[in-house]
Amino acid sequence: MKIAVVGTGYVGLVTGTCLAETGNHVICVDINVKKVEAMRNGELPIYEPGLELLFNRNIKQERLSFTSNLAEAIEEAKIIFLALPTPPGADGAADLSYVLGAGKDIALLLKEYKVIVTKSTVPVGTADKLTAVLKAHTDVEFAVVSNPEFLREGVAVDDFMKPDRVVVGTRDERAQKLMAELYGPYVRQGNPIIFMDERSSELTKYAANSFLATKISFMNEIANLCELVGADVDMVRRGIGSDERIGKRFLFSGIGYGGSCFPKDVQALAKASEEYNYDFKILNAVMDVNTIQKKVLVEKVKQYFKGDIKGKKFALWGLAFKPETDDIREAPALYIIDELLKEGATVAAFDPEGMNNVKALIGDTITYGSNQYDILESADALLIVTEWSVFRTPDLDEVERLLKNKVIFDGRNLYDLQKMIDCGFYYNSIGRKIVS
Ligand SMILES: NC(=O)c1ccc[n+]([C@@H]2O[C@H](COP(=O)([O-])OP(=O)(O)OC[C@H]3O[C@@H](n4cnc5c(N)ncnc54)[C@H](O)[C@@H]3O)[C@@H](O)[C@H]2O)c1
Ligand SMILES: O=c1ccn([C@@H]2O[C@H](COP(=O)(O)OP(=O)(O)O[C@H]3O[C@H](CO)[C@@H](O)[C@H](O)[C@H]3O)[C@@H](O)[C@H]2O)c(=O)[nH]1
Repeated sequence: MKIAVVGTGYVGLVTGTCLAETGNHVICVDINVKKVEAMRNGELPIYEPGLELLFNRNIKQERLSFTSNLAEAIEEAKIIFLALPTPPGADGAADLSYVLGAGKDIALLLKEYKVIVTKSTVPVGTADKLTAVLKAHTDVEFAVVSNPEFLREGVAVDDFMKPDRVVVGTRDERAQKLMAELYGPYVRQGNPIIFMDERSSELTKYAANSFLATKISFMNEIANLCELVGADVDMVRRGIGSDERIGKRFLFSGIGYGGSCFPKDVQALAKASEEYNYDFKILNAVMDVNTIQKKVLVEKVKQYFKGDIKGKKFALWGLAFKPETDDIREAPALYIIDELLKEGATVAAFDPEGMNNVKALIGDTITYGSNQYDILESADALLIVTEWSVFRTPDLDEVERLLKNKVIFDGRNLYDLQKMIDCGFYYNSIGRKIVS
């Protein structure tokens, strides 16, 4: 099938590449001309495990191409995916200007029936708004479909190729048939396409992200309580996670959720609820807990150094908001760096993929290592911020040799407490007892 994908961020690139992989012909369009030029030369603009191979293979086999010309991209496409940003506006509600603006541009170019699909995360009622914008600018028939994307960065290819489910919101029968044909190769028994109306589909996406964020904030509160009552959050997690009704996943306490989705989507759902005069109390608590949790590690540091960290040097392992990505959007590391610098401390950081993005954002306000060890030299403490696998099994003798003090603050609970006792480190993690 011929497909157009509008927007080549994470979602557009994964969608376009994975749809090409099953034999579709995909043209991706982006307004960023430089990015289009680079992609035409085989440069993948994001770090995502497994994507580069598929990206290059499909370009080579002429199933995947790039343009900055919308007319060229959609001319022969039966389905047009919108994978455009929906950032928070000044009031926290999702900014729909990219999606609705593209709707108008597409309407002006329509010559025959096409299916226009929102892959972007958009609030309830957006399909209706998009339909109205299109109708105002064309008499040609079309269908607007809501098809939220549930991929996680770092495992995005697997999530797209083998989804838990595909949600398709449309009451247009022609569009339902086309979407069923398109997603046929990706869905399996037990992992179905779930057809529903547009509004339910739009809400499903926000409900999924908000529920997961709620699980995380809940576990972060349990962790804080563990510290007060002398319990171990890892034990509690294992104890409750074995109950199938609760499930083992997304119960890891840490330094708050980040990334390009949870913070913005939880806020947008709370805001959208307000517009319907509904006070979504749980979501407000989830956000409050997350704001506090992002500061937990720095609070622990300040407490250890008796409130005075001016002139101290801190080494950070991890900058990306999670492992296996170079994405630093709403990364807890940025909040931690900001707090440490504000207190007059200096920061040296290492991240396997995220350093260039941080450099572009905050430049040389911190220093960057060429490996995880060189930043430890004469640092007053090590802070573990992102759980990259290279940080899981460090050479502790080397850590001890380089650090000024044998002090580790771990925001991701990577190490066994007994091991840290045996090695003689002061080790302060989340929701567990402090060892020294
Ligand atoms: N990043 C994720 O993991 C993820 C997962 C699921 C859903 N989502 C949702 O998908 C949407 C896109 O997210 P993203 O992270 O891929 O965005 P992004 O910001 O990384 O990329 C958006 C791209 O769209 C391009 N663009 C902007 N206006 C354009 C226009 N008029 N025409 C063509 N291209 C245009 C930009 O140049 C950019 O390349 C958001 O609504 C997001 O909430 C994101
Ligand atoms: O037990 C956990 C799991 C995650 N996190 C944090 O939660 C954030 C988000 O993690 P994750 O969900 O793995 O990353 P994303 O790539 O942002 O994916 C989420 O956001 C996407 C965009 O909407 C959705 O498509 C995905 O389904 C949804 O998982 C990160 O800061 C993680 O560190 C925790 O603190 N504890």
